[in-house]
Amino acid sequence: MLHKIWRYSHFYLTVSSSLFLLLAAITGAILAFKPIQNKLQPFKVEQTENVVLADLVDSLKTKYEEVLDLEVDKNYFVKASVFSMESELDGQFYINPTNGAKLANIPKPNAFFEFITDFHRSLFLKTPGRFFVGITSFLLCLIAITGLLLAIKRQGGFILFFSKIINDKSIQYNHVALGRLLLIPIIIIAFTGTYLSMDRFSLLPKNNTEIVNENTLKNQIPFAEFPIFKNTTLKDVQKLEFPFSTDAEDYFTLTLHDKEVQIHQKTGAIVRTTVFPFIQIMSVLSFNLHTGTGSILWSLVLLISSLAILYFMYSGTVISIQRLRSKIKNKFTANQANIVILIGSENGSTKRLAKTLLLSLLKANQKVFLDDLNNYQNYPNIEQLIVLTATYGQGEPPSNAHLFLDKLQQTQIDHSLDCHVIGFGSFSYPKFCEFAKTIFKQTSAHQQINVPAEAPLLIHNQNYKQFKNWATNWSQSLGIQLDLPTELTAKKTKETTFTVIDKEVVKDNYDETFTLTLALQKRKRFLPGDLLGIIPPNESSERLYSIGKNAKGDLLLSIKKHTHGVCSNYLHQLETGAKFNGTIQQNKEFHLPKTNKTVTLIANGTGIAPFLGMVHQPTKANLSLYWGTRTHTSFELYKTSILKAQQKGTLQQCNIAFSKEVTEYNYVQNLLARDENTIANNLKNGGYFMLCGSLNMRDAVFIQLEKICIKHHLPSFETYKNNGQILTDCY
Ligand SMILES: Cc1cc2nc3c(=O)[nH]c(=O)nc-3n(C[C@H](O)[C@H](O)[C@H](O)COP(=O)(O)O)c2cc1C
Repeated sequence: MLHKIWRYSHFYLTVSSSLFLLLAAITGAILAFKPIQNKLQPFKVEQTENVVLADLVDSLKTKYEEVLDLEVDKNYFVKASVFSMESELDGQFYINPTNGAKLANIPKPNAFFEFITDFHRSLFLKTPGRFFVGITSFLLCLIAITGLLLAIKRQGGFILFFSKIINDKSIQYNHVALGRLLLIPIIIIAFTGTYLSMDRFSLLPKNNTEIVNENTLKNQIPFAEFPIFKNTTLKDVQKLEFPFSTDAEDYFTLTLHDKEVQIHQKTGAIVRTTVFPFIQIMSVLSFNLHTGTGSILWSLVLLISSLAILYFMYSGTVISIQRLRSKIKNKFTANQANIVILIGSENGSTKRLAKTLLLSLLKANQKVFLDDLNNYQNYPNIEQLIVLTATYGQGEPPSNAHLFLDKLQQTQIDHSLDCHVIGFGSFSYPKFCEFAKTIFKQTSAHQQINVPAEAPLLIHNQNYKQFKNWATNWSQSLGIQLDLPTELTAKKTKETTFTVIDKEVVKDNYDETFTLTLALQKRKRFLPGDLLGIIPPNESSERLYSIGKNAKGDLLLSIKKHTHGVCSNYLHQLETGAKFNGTIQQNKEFHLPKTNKTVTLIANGTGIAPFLGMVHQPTKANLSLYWGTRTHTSFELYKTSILKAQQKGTLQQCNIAFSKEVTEYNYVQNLLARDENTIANNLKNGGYFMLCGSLNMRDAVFIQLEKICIKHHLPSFETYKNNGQILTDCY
């Protein structure tokens, strides 16, 4: 509940302040350059801050006819206002504090920065503008605090707040990771901005403390001998005003950072001290922190933070749009529905899949109802319950699903129903799809609920292909004709025309496998590991193939002909010169890592396709290939490419397991076991493992790698999955 309040507050606060925040962040970023420009004066003075005030007063008095005041700015540049008969030495100018000599005239304020400062402070709207800016600063404080609370919740608690954020390549990752990094500077910007506005509107109580001193010093002494001047260095001085006349009642006024002192001009005695309240000292500090005055380093932090605020506004908008897009619209009520789909989703991607299923079922004239797991209730006409849920935190439910398990126990079910649980998660997390597993366990134990005997389907990275396969099988088992869309990407990738320039076919006792070398009509960049989407004629569903590249850089597909496979048969009948349309889809998560460590490529069957390209890519990595196939004959198709890569030296090692050759029958996982020492070293030294091929092969390889970790006393295999060393594209 609290989580929802923070989320809505975070959202509405940002929306309500967005325009001012945008302007403030842009102008703030520009103004961050002001301290840098200020520091770049055309003169250089060293160790100014340690000059004793008495020495400077002495030099000024001897050098100029009359001195009005001296001021020390935030960069310890010293300005003096003097009278002199020489026009060059009259007026206010920068001086060398070590000898009082004129250094430079005071440059005119930079008109551009003055203009931007004015806009940043008041949007040119004078007092009302300052008020809006003040409110915006305050809202930014609240946005930062609610953001912090959300990030704590996302990480699974305060203690885990500082633990590694898993990079799932989502915009949320950038939002949270950058937010955690820049939270403190942003809070400082927001707090100091608010403080300065309150100060400007005199909302802060200021009570000076005045101390009137007994005049203990009686003898007249030269200025340079005044104890207070001798004991003060320029680092503490803001301003020293000299007496206007020689009248004893006319004092020196010395402004320090924390107090103002009046000094008798004959005796040097302190006549009156006015101590500034803490609130006024804070105002100076707020000004310096908010503007970066005096520190180039801090002004750079302010620049980065202002740019980050702009990025947060962008990423926050994208995240909100993703969530809003996933709002549910039902046609049938909970009471009417025969099929109920319940979802556990935090960021909307599971909801999006559920909505796709809902629409297809509605199209197939099914009475279906979609809702959050939290709203679980008694459904009088239910026959099929479909649970689609993500997992968060440390294996916990998403926020729209945490009530489900309790409600399941408390709700009476009056007739039996079938239930299918599908988990969505990521291998990056130690507790992969844990919440889906928990639901599966609890529903299996329920008397009225029938669950399939096999383990629930657990899907990594929202793999649509797997989900679609499941939905197709499930609907077919119920006699429902389901027409699910071919792909779910929001952006429609443009179609490209491909021409077959070479075709090779190999047939053994088991399979017919073939490769197609393709030329693209338009030049389009692609990398091995990207996907080629093809919709066969008279079909609506798209098939995705992993893209490889041959040694010449042409696009290469490796396909197994399935007896009833519509797409594989369509591609199989294409001869050299034939053309077809398809889309190239980036698959960044399965590109060859840019590394100088080892990369172990593991595949079975046609899963070798992306690796056929990778072994020819220029790389500093040390590549070795493990490939599982049935017979020597099937190797013929890839032999030339692999041998060429070995000759070039881009592929260091090639290990092949033939599963149907009688004498040497083997599987890839056994080859890994054979090379366990190398594999263990590669894991330990941060090497990557890329897997492409069947899910069965992936599971067997995972088990083998897990065994190697245990045997070689390495951290658990999960650790390597979590830190991104294991990349998969399996189906
Ligand atoms: C902060 C955070 C924690 C996560 N924790 C887990 C986890 O423990 N186990 C898991 O399998 N996936 C975990 N995931 C991955 C999500 O479950 C996965 O990305 C899912 O597809 C998100 O679905 P949704 O967009 O519908 O919320 C986590 C993701 C995030 C951002």
